[in-house]
Amino acid sequence: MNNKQNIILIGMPGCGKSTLGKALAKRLGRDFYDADDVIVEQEGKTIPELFASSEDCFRDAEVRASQFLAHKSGIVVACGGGVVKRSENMDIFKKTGTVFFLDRSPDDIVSDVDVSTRPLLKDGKQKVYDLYDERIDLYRNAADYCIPNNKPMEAVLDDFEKLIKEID
Ligand SMILES: Nc1ncnc2c1ncn2[C@@H]1O[C@H](COP(=O)(O)OP(=O)(O)O)[C@@H](O)[C@H]1O
Ligand SMILES: O=C(O)C1=C[C@@H](OP(=O)(O)O)[C@@H](O)[C@H](O)C1
Ligand SMILES: [Mg+2]
Repeated sequence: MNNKQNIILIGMPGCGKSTLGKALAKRLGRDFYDADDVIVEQEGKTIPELFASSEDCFRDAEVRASQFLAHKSGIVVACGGGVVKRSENMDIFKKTGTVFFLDRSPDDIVSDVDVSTRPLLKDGKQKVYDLYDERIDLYRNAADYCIPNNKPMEAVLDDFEKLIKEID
């Protein structure tokens, strides 16, 4: 894969985008950005504060962060889980990046994610299953490639790195 092309990770909250994205960037010697951190920095507000205004307010900020990130080159980006809810985000990222769907089962997600600290999951574990059903088609349709996250992280990173090296 062209090393200027950005690597964009999408998937459910708790699927491992931030953790695996950071580790992948390290392996590839690329810069890593967590889109949620960029939003907090650009807006000067926390994610719960933005959601407290409205989800739309957070989603507007997410579009601004997507635009900022897509102007960079050769980076790895962990998106927020809901980035696919606005199709313009995917159009923005695809101009300079390849989109990878990190597919982790809702059962694995609920087994180790602290739902109380994530605004959208604050109502409990059932929300993970509801979101998965709501979004699975959006993730599959937005993705250029799917990476199953169903084994130890180092093994998933090996698969990811191999795929990156294989594709043009
Ligand atoms: N393959 C895996 N094996 C074990 N734990 C994992 C795996 N993938 C993700 N996790 C864990 O799941 C949690 C959520 O990951 P995180 O990177 O915060 O997800 P996201 O950014 O997609 O919301 C973290 O504690 C992470 O270590
Ligand atoms: O799924 C979502 O709509 C969201 C996921 C979060 O990111 P993670 O996927 O990193 O948890 C964060 O962007 C925000 O709370 C909204
Ligand atoms: Mg994250």
